[in-house]
Amino acid sequence: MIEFFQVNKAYQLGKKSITALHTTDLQIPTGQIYGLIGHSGAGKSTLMRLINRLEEPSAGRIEVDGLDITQLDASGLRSFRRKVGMIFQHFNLLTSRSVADNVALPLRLAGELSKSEINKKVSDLLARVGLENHAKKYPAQLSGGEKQRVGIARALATDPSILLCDEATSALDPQTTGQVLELLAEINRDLGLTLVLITHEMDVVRRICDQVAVMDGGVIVEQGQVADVFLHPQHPTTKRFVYEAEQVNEDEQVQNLAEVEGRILRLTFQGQATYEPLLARVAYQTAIEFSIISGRIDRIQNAPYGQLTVAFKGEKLEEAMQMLAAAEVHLDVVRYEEGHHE
Ligand SMILES: Nc1ncnc2c1ncn2[C@@H]1O[C@H](COP(=O)(O)OP(=O)(O)OP(=O)(O)O)[C@@H](O)[C@H]1O
Repeated sequence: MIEFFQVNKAYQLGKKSITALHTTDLQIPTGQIYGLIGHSGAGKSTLMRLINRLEEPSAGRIEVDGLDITQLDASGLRSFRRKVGMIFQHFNLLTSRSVADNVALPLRLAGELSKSEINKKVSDLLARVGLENHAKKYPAQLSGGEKQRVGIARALATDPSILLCDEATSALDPQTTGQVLELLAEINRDLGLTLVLITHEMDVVRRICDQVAVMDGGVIVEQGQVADVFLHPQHPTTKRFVYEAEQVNEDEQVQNLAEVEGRILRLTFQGQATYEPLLARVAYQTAIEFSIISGRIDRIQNAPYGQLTVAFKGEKLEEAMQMLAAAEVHLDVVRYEEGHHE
């Protein structure tokens, strides 16, 4: 478990102090894929770099599995850092070294294994990331996705329990992004590593994260299970990220809705409810009329969900809503019908 207790980070720029992370409490459970999303300057990198003490907190305490890392001396910090791997947007590979040498480097620095043990470990790591045939190549001879695989193999070399991923897929095309995310999810599953992942794309969060923290202006403005945050965003920043991912134009939608009569609801179906003809059944039993304004079916990690924006008209609106809620459909009223009284 990674825990922040009242952690604050300000940078000193001459006489000016810039607070990059306002006082924050945070818990990242072991084995989770935890996403940090926010616009540029929101404080994501600062928060992440506090986890391996690339940045020192200005105040507060950070514990990893109960160890107070803010109190470590130089040698304690060195051995702690071996337990925290990191991968970067631009891969940060040594261009003059072969793929195998790049992966071997942290092992050589650690100085714990013999040459043949290092060779064996490097070939196992390259096999894990699907690069067994690229050991002798140089970074310049690799595609972006392959370079990031080398970065991942190198980060795994010291058997870390935490992997920090700083915009790891931002420089990659969509297909390669998908493959690298797959690999990260597989590593999380197989090795039980905790992954902390910075991104500015909600789609990356939706695909592999268990939990997400949305950051804005050095503050975590919303935090929770990805399905909850993604399907029911509360904070305006979160809503913007979600709408961006779904390519919803909010202004356009509000204008379109002005033309529609009745009560407008957003229905979210998850699990079993995704597959059942609930809407038709409810409409039949309550004699409400419905029209579908927009809809989408997708997956969060591997679980399907559906979201429909519908207009309901009829006498038994409340009853229809109760029936849907009883079938575990989540309902948000986007707009009440004209003349509605609470
Ligand atoms: N070393 C530094 N010295 C001074 N200010 C810094 C330093 N590093 C970051 N900052 C400032 O702290 C704030 C948060 O920066 P940070 O890099 O953590 O944000 P971010 O969300 O990771 O942004 P990006 O997505 O652009 O990397 C910004 O205002 C930034 O200018």
